[in-house]
Amino acid sequence: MSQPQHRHSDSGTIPSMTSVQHELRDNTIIIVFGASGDLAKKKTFPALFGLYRDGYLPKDVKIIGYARTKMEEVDFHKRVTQYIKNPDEDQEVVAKIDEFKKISTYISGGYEDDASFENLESHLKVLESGRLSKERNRVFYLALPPSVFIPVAGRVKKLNYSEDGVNRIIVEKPFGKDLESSRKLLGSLKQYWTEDETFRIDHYLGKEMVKNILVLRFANIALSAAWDKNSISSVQITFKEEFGTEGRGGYFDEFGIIRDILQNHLLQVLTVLTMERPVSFAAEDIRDEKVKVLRAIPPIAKEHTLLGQYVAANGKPGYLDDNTVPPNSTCPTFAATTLWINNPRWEGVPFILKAGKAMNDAKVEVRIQFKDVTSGIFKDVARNELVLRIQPSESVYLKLNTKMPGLYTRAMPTEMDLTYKRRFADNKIPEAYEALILDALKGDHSNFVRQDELDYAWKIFTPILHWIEGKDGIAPKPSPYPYGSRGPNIDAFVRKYGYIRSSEGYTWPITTLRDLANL
Ligand SMILES: NC(=O)C1=CN([C@@H]2O[C@H](COP(=O)(O)OP(=O)(O)OC[C@H]3O[C@@H](n4cnc5c(N)ncnc54)[C@H](OP(=O)(O)O)[C@@H]3O)[C@@H](O)[C@H]2O)C=CC1
Ligand SMILES: O=C1O[C@H](COP(=O)(O)O)[C@@H](O)[C@H](O)[C@H]1O
Repeated sequence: MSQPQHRHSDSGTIPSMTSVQHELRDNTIIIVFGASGDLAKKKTFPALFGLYRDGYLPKDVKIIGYARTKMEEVDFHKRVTQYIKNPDEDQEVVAKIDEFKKISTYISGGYEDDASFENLESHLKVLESGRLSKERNRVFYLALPPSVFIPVAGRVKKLNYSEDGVNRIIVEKPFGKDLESSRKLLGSLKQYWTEDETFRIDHYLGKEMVKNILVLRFANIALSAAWDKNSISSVQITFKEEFGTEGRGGYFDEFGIIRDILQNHLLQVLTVLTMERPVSFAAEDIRDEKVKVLRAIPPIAKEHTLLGQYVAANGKPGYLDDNTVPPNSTCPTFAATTLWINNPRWEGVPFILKAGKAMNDAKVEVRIQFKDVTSGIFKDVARNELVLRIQPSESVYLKLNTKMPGLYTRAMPTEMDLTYKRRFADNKIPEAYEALILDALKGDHSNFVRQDELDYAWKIFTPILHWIEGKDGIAPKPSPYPYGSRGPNIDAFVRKYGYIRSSEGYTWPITTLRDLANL
């Protein structure tokens, strides 16, 4: 079987990023636990295929899917290749999918009995027996619910750990439900796996535009100079999904929108946006700076939090209409919360994190609103705003005032627009999971979450989570908002923190396909 040409992908432009890690280039098996699940099917396997197709997986790599479900290999292959984008694009892609199936095998087994892991070990040995080198590298990817993290992590260490190579374990959020449970979970994981071997995924750190933040900030003196309380009035980080929790209501109700999105994805974006310049792009330098900024954020106060829960509208069901959700659940499906960073750079600047399911739109963006210009020569001139559109249709645009062309001097709002699909039409934007799996193979922790980062993240959110769950008294009732709306009274909420919504006289740039269709 032909293998793609292998690429060892140091970018060349940011040398310190990959200088000290051990990149797995060959003799490697990737084992995906929970291979029958949603994440494996939608993200992990399509990403593994993308890397395989483009020649980024180690030479002679083998992939094992593992789960309890009994499945024929042919069904497993069908399942894990169904989300590959454009599978029939051309003959080359069709052939690559065939090759990918040949290197991927499936094993069914339990998560809590040694015999299953012994069986896995025998399979690993068979796959490794054909290798000329004695080196045996193993990457264990846990696409599993947290309830089985520890039984699996412990058994893998006991029964499948390679003594003749590198071992790595990749784990997915949620890492606990609050500070105490997170410490317990991570403490147990630490018994078996060192920090160096552990890769905690927050897939937002793999998104192209999130990775772009450090470059935008630190490679542009014009932006660096304005990146503080002297120029910035407020920052909003927004996540919106157009669909509700349909089908995941049981899982979601236990966690809620704050644990699902704010405490991890949005907080990670915030730290990258606000940290000081790291000494280098090495993982520990970056993560040290992230930790410093997290330590400067006091716990969120309930007075600065708005909670919502969607109700039936526009022919769509409400959250409570899902029969996997408890009938009187007060679980928030929308939350907006404001926090502050107590350090000299950011003192007094409100950071508003907002996330909601079943909203009017699907988008994730950062909106940095600058202060007013000194009054005197202009009347009612709009504020500058820098927008980083993380998805969909990645773009960066800066709303700025310009002279309206003509014989009179009048300022009008317009923008400098870097829409990726226009500017980088020929560049493929990697999927977050492709970027992160490749980083894990390279041993680069820069875009993974360190244990102390998590600890500080939970310290910020734990008091508000306990209040929401009624641990301090009666659980607050979230405000209802119609399915497909902008959330409950959100404009009034952001106005409290000084945000001025510019609408009149401003034409929004075309960043999405929907915008294009509306032209
Ligand atoms: N789905 C997504 O988009 C995202 C998921 N994640 C995280 O990734 C992990 C996996 O997610 P996802 O694939 O959606 O989860 P699933 O609920 O689909 O679970 C994955 C697999 O684990 C096994 N499993 C499920 N429940 C249990 C249980 N109670 N005890 C033992 N095994 C169980 C099942 O396999 P079998 O029964 O065949 O063994 C299932 O196919 C989770 O931690 C999730 O929070 C993170 C980001 C996004
Ligand atoms: O972690 C999660 O993320 C997804 C959203 O991911 P995205 O890459 O599509 O933005 C969210 O739907 C899910 O509820 C959450 O668990």
